[in-house]
Amino acid sequence: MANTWWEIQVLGDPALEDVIFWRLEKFGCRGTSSEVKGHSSLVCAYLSPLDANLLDLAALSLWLRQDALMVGLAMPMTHWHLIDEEDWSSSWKQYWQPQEVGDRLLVYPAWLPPPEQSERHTLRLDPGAAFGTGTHQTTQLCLESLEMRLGGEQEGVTVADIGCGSGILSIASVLLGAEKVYSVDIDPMAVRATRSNRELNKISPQRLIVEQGSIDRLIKMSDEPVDGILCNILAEVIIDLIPQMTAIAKPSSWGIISGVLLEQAKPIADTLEQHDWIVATLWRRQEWCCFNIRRS
Ligand SMILES: C[S@@+](CC[C@H](N)C(=O)[O-])C[C@H]1O[C@@H](n2cnc3c(N)ncnc32)[C@H](O)[C@@H]1O
Repeated sequence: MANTWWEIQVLGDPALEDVIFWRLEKFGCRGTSSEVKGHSSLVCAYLSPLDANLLDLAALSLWLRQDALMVGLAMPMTHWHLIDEEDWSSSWKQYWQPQEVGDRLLVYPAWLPPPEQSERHTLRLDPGAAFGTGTHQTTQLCLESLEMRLGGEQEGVTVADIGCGSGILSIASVLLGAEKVYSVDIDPMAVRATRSNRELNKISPQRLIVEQGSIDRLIKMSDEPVDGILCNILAEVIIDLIPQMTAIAKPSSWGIISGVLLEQAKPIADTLEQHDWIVATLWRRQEWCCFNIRRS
């Protein structure tokens, strides 16, 4: 992992520079530098991919915009990219270890020999370049919520996973008893990762159907509304998806929605309620939260 870093670039008003440095340092960045770019200042900082993933970086971008608003300056633009990605794609694997999540799941790296015996459902995973190792707070909140929803007396439960990433939530749904799961992601790498993780977990393609696209694709894939909807994406995206979720919901459907920072919870809750969802519980872990919602 030593050669691989997120390079985070923040372009903003020079008067904001100290605040940007403070925020980047608080986020855990190292090796910050700055240079003048026209009338702006470009601050660069570096961070290990082990310490932040795409959701965390999106949160950082939001906090930087909020910091600028607080001091009455123009909002900065934040970009990030991985440097030395080739090495990263394999070297991070040595740091990722099996992890128990909730009461019933064990998330297990694909390249380790599977445990001979476990009381937990072993979810084997190679996320490749897709999001979803189970280490992020939002994924964990979703998995723990799923445990509460699945595995009881119900039979024939169908689930839709919007933004499936590595397929972790879809596969967990099957392991916990869902009869059929429909999964979509706009990223072709995520679709590939979900398909190969499906195989790794010996789940049939008829039971976990995955295609590239978003909720519009999902509406076409499932002949009927589903029992449960999973969506762990960014708040800005979720707000746009909520109105379309009605098309795949039944009067008894439930949903698990995450990828939302605590300060973004209110607009999400308001939008859910406007579209006839009841917010049953709101779980939080550090700065992230997860909505458990139901139709009735
Ligand atoms: C935070 S990851 C979640 C991955 C996995 N479900 C988990 O919980 O760990 C969000 C995923 O949503 C996908 N995504 C983003 N916008 C989307 C959209 N409008 N429709 C479907 N997928 C989307 C991204 O490509 C990414 O794989």
